[in-house]
Amino acid sequence: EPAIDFTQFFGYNYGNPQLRSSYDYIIVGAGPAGSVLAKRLSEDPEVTVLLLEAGKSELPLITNLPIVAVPLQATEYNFGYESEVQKYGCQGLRDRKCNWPHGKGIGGSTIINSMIYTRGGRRDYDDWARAGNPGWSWAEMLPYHIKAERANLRDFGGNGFHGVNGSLSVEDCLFRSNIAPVFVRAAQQAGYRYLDYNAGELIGVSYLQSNTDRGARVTSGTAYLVPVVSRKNLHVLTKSWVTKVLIDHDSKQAKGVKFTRNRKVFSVKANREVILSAGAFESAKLLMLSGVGPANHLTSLEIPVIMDLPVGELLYEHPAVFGPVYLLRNPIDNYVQLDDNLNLRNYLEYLNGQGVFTTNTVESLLYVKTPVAESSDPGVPDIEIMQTFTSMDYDSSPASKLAFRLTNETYDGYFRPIRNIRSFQYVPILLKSRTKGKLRLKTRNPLHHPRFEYQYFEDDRDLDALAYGIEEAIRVTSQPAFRELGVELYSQNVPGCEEFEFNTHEYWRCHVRVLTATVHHQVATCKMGPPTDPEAVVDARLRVYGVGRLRVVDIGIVPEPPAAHTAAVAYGIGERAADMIKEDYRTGITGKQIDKMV
Ligand SMILES: Cc1cc2nc3c(=O)[nH]c(=O)nc-3n(C[C@H](O)[C@H](O)[C@H](O)COP(=O)(O)OP(=O)(O)OC[C@H]3O[C@@H](n4cnc5c(N)ncnc54)[C@H](O)[C@@H]3O)c2cc1C
Repeated sequence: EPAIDFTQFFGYNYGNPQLRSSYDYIIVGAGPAGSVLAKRLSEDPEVTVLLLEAGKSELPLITNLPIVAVPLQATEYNFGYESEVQKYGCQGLRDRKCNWPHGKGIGGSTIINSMIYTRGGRRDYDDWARAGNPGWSWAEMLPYHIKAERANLRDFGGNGFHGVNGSLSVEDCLFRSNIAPVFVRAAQQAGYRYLDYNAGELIGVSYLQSNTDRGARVTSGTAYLVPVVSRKNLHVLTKSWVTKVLIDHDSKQAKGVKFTRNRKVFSVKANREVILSAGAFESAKLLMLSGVGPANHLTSLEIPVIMDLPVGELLYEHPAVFGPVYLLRNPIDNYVQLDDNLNLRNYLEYLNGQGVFTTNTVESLLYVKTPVAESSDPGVPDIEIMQTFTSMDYDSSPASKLAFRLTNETYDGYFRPIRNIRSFQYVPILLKSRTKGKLRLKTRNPLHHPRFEYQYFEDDRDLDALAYGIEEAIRVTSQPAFRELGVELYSQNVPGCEEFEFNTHEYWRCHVRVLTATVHHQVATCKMGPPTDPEAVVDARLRVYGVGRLRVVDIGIVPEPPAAHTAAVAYGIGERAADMIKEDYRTGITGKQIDKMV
């Protein structure tokens, strides 16, 4: 803990309420899903809501600046998780591990994320519904995405798929280098449609839609909580770490939670429900610490079992790769070195909602389908190619190196030689990873990190898919549009892949293993599914099976990897769940226990 808490002076003020002994709803975690719930459930002034958040509030002077997204990972706004030692991926990274950052503070991961706004395709949601989760189809979820949104989009704002009255600002990223329009044109020359990837169909290309407001980062706190802090029936408590859900052993009903704040322990009762919105890792961890999880695992840690459920038995991630990298020998702008761009002029531009400080470096997205895609549906992409306006050599400070765990050997051998050359890179992301992992408790101490049993590329087809993604990025960049700009594929072998001939499929497979990137979209640790699904932890109304008055409402309920960056999905889940929770109370089924049939 730093000696001075700057958020006391410069942070958003969410109030300092006097804790009551009970509230109607207790929500754990102020990420996107939890923030939406807090706002929606407290709309009725008769209903009392407590939102408990382990981290601090945002520091707008810093956290609002999109360009510092990566350095923010080095702050206490990040839980700082890391993967286990990897056998197949992350080979050019420190200790052969990938970092798994996760936001801690009001806003959850939206304090430190890249602000990319993608909802996923219609088929993602239709698959959830088809798997036995009524209420989650695209047609049923679209109104909630629209409800959440306050969009300001030049080309797509009026297409019927965007909202203008919601809390969450969505806008065209205000910064575009000269590379972005060329990439979008080249992708069209390569056969892709220019489309709105937030309108159901994905295969195609488009510019970045981002959760910024006139160029400043929007967190779930600034979007959803700041406007309602004066509500008397909503108490928001920061620096409050929930250590256990209190569940009555006999009735199997959640009664409240225990949490620590300023080194004191508190218990607070929930009159109606406890809702876990602590994210894909921490909700699963809290359930297990409270006796809800795989019986043999809990027993091995001497945690009394209240309900045997497959919590943490499933964990998906979206693996990615840094590269290919392109060089621009002719000057097109002055974005060669970040150091040269850190100046007052750019800051003043940012205050005006313009310029390089308003970007997280991603400019456009292309959704493609590779030959190894699992789905036979031509509308389901398995790769998203992010086009960024720089490559990793842009930032010569330690920030990017640390955030991505690049070893000196990797950085010096691959990125350092092009430090003074204008370059840009692609980051292909595998959307439909076949590799599955697990999340376990390391110990019974609630403050300890969980253990991740996840090996990138355990399923070899995941490597192939990313190599195809790279090859598709190269095909797009060889189109006439790029020729006008004069770009050149950076043809240095990454250290560790010297034995392969550059630009062959085998070389790119090796490149993926060495320069593995990861985009922090972990899902399915508290999988949603019907009572007959052996992997399900919550039902389609997000009630924890076998335990009354307890729900999980966050990204961890998503049953399979979505074709989306996951923040928009989490906001949508929050909006959908808020209506379900209100409905269940109206119809008198709150607290009803749902049993599994397997
Ligand atoms: C570095 C990074 C970049 C990303 N980039 C993007 C992007 O560009 N676009 C995108 O769509 N998605 C992105 N994501 C993913 C996206 O931000 C998350 O999927 C999303 O925030 C998940 O929302 P959530 O509601 O599940 O909860 P989270 O955002 O995980 O928030 C959970 C909250 O609960 C709190 N909490 C946890 N445990 C406890 C406890 N025991 N007691 C009290 N509070 C607790 C945490 O402090 C946190 O504030 C990124 C994520 C990261 C980490």
